[in-house]
Amino acid sequence: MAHLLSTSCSLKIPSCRKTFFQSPNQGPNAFPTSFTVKTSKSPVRRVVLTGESSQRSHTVYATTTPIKQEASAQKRSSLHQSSNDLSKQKRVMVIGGDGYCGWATALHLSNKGYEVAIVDNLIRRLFDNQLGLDSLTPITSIHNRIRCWKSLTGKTIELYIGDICDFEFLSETFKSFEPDAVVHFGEQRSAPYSMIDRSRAVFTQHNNVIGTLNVLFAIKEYREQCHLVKLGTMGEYGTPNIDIEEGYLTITHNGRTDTLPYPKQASSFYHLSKVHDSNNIAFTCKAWGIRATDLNQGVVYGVTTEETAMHEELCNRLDYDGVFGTALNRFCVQAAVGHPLTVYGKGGQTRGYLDIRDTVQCVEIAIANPAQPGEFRVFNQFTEQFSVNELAALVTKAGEKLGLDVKTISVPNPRVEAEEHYYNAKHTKLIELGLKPHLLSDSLLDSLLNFSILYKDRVDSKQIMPSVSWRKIGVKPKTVMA
Ligand SMILES: O=c1ccn([C@@H]2O[C@H](COP(=O)(O)OP(=O)(O)O[C@H]3O[C@H](CS(=O)(=O)O)[C@@H](O)[C@H](O)[C@H]3O)[C@@H](O)[C@H]2O)c(=O)[nH]1
Repeated sequence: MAHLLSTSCSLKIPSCRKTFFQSPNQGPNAFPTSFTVKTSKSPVRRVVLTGESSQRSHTVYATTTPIKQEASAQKRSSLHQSSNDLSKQKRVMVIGGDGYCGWATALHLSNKGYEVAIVDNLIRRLFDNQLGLDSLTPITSIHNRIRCWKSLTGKTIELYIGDICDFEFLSETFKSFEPDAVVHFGEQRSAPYSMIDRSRAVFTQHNNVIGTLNVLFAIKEYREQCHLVKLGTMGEYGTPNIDIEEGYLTITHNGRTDTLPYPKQASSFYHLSKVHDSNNIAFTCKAWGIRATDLNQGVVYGVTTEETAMHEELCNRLDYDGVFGTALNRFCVQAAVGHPLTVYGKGGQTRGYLDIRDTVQCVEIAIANPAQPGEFRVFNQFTEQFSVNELAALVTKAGEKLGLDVKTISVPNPRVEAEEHYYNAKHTKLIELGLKPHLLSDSLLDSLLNFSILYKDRVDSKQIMPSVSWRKIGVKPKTVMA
């Protein structure tokens, strides 16, 4: 989005509440076999795909469909009784299951034998449409994705299209699906997006904080034992000049000792929204006995998982633009198209990173080892630390091996952040529970670069340079010039 401008044509923040979104490649009449049921409460569409696309049947559920629910409840209880395999007992709702981490996770859990439902309002696709961005990789609609998964594996992923900020919608999904665990990826996850203008800052915090609050209320009301696995961020901690612990810090002050939440110093309205979430979750664990795991995830890289590699229609998105693209993914795409690597400022910014194959593994580990009732558990979810300069050097070396001429430029930092700092974050809890990390290797860089080369004709170079300034954010709505 190199051309975000303040001009007369204002881009409105999605007023998506209670809206069912169409996927971009489907017209307004493109849900020929699905229906929206209005009950005395909100409309809920539950789409169950049951076979090859030509034979699919779409079943519509709402609170007033007890017969189907009874049948699925029976199926569930027999599963509970007949299997010692923990995964078979778990019904997992993946909120944000159409996004980068959510889609890969939904497939992985389905592959591992969990009963999966995706809840998503498809707003990530709308952001792209509004800002004129696109994934490097072509992605098909969520309906096609799920249909393809079903035809390849025989496994059903249920789909609920709607907005979790609409509590009635969320209630109906809870009552219909009855999750044992909720994985919550359904937030606006870009720091630059949250810093475009006032309306995006407000949208980000409202969407993220209220969405999570609604999930907490839904668990309390309908599924008290349900385990919340919430995607937090390493960015909640900022870059303190001491070691970062996993969620809590034991402090001795004036002769007294206590273990307290680790201090939070987030540096964007997005990262701050996660801090607010953490506080709300911690409080409800204490007050209501909710069981929750906050996965403070680092920066994710990569695109392929075992499951997304099974068919081109399962392909994940890969963002390279200045708003949603993250450091290592961006650098690989930049190298592939001959754009200099965009190191912001001095490049000493150090963060925790992980392969998307480890994201899906970590979530599964958290679900299989649930927090206790009332426990607010925090895991730092990353596998290695790198500075931006180190990443640029690694991509340069890997690119040269493929015959690419990779250059790096120092871009004036659009963010307000420390560019040289101490960074040492603990990340042992997931390893103790069995995480086997995929560390950043030459072969991963090689495959990410080759992926980028494969799709390089889809790259819009105008989207590469950063255009959102932490200092210049104002109240005037920013718009995009065509
Ligand atoms: O072209 C670029 C892009 C980024 N950076 C720098 O790389 C670092 C990481 O930036 P990023 O854009 O890769 O990641 P960030 O904005 O922090 O956010 C991403 O990573 C977070 C984890 S963490 O960074 O907070 O640990 C997640 O929460 C977010 O959802 C995800 O979008 C920053 O210091 C940034 O200034 C560059 O130097 N050049």
